[in-house]
Amino acid sequence: MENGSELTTQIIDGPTNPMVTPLLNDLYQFTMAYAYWKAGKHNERSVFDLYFRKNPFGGEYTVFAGLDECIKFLANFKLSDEEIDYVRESLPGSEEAFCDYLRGLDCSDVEVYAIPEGSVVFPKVPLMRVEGPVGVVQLLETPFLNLVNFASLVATNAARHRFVAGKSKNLLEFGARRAQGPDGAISASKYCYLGGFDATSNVAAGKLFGIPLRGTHSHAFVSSFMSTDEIVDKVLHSADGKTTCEDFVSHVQTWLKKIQYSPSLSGIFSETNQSELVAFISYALAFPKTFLALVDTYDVMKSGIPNFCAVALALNDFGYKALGIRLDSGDLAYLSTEARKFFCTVERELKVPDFGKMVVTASNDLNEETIDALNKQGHEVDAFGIGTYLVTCYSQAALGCVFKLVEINNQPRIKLSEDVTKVSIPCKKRSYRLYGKEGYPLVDIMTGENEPPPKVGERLLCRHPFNESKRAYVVPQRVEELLKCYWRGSADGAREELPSLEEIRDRCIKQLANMRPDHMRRLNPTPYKVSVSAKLYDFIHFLWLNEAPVGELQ
Ligand SMILES: Nc1ncnc2c1ncn2[C@@H]1O[C@H](COP(=O)(O)OP(=O)(O)OP(=O)(O)O)[C@@H](O)[C@H]1O
Ligand SMILES: O=P(O)(O)OC[C@H]1O[C@H](OP(=O)(O)OP(=O)(O)O)[C@H](O)[C@@H]1O
Ligand SMILES: O=C(O)c1cccnc1
Ligand SMILES: [Mg+2]
Repeated sequence: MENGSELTTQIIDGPTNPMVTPLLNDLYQFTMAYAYWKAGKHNERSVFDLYFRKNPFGGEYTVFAGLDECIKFLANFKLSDEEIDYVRESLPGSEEAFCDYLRGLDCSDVEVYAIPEGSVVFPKVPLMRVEGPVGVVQLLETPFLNLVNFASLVATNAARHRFVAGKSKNLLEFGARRAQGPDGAISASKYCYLGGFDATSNVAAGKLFGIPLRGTHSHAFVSSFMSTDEIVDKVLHSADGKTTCEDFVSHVQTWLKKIQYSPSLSGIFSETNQSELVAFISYALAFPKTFLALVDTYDVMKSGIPNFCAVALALNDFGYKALGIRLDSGDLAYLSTEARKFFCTVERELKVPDFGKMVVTASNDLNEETIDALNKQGHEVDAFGIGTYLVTCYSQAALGCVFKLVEINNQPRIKLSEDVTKVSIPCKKRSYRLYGKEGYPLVDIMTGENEPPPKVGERLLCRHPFNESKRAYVVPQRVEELLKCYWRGSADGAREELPSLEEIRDRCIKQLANMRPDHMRRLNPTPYKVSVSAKLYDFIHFLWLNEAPVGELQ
């Protein structure tokens, strides 16, 4: 623990956000660190569990995220002289020698076992087990909780939006403008991708994490144009470079007339908004290969859609396939269906193959409920752009992960509470996921560290940690140990490599797909079972009785 010279062989980048330093902490972690040190306790070996108590959003599952940032933080944990001076000032009366202690502090004597990031996880089961000298591990509580709480909450929110939208839809995260500050935006983009989104509009997140970037344009672009005179360069070169259209504007206008007078479309619209048409043409000239238009600035069916089709058909003549439209207001079920009908009519009537397959993107205050409502009504949306409700986790503000001491100096510790759900599960533990005959996870079980692991095919009693009458025998068909070593400090031995965001996302998608459907449904989902071994059950209750004072009735 004196210095971290051994650590220099393990080079791990620091956390994404440079504000994540040992001072991103609650003052009480430093006051406790000082008091541990003063009591000569700071090097006592402690074990803390990081876990949450209730699944968010009224659901029965959570996606674990943020581990990679925790390990990056840990690997680079060091207080600078300036930071130490500030801590000293903040702890009036503290002794100078404490500063020497802080100066030598790193995580070379800390061990972290964790469930792999991107896993589906459940209440009470430790997501991370952090072991090390109590002085330093205490200083990890707040930063770890900060790094895991929002990450897991927003990843779960993303997974829930994916679940309701269905696998085939494109999900785009559009939240940067509405997120809770810069870190809220970057973290939301990262963890929504992890939770199963396809892309983000957040350019910084694209660059930092390699998340695919996607986007359309806004109403400002459409309403900024007023007349065709604004298009100075009307030339469009064909996709194969062999032909040139000298006046693309006229070409589009010819197509607009053709659509207007085509037998099946003639009644739908008359004059479209010409400034909108100019905006679409300008966008098409800028991006002929990926033309996409926001069609709801003036009137979707009477203007936006016909204008878009005219530009798309004109592009088609020169070998370009338009991508589609975005709808950002109105009844998205109705408008997407009408837009689809219009595209299919154009395909049929004007004999343009695949025109009916135009991508319809919808946005505007979307969330799980509105997507569910759209599904029930029937719609033709292919992609959802979701901002506010997704990134702010509008329907639940925090996950409520906690970090609790479960053992010190090999002595198990328990935190009691009037509220049984808040009683902590003592001991340094192992946890396992047991799979049933159909391949689904059946139950997670925690055991004491030295208990023999559950065996495939061997009947095992799984007990509810606090409710005596709730217990079940399980014969696992597969046993997966959940906690894996991600950090050993300078101790010898193998540890897990930090996977890429893409690998974490794959894990998340696969695990969600392998959950029994009744745990996943939105309405009244079945709780997944979380249990302890018979031995751990007995021990918890022994310790509970031991620590709880006996009342006296007067
Ligand atoms: N078919 C639908 N079923 C349920 N909800 C819908 C449907 N279509 C749209 N919504 C949702 O209804 C809300 C409509 O928002 P709002 O009342 O602000 O109207 P708007 O269409 O945005 O109007 P404006 O033209 O003023 O922008 C949005 O949250 C949107 O996602
Ligand atoms: O609706 P969200 O889920 O938050 O998604 C992002 C929103 O941001 C954009 O416009 P903005 O909301 O800034 O302007 P608008 O409401 O006038 O469309 C976009 O048009 C979406 O509506
Ligand atoms: O690209 C878009 O369409 C977009 C991006 C952010 C917010 N709203 C829309
Ligand atoms: Mg909006």
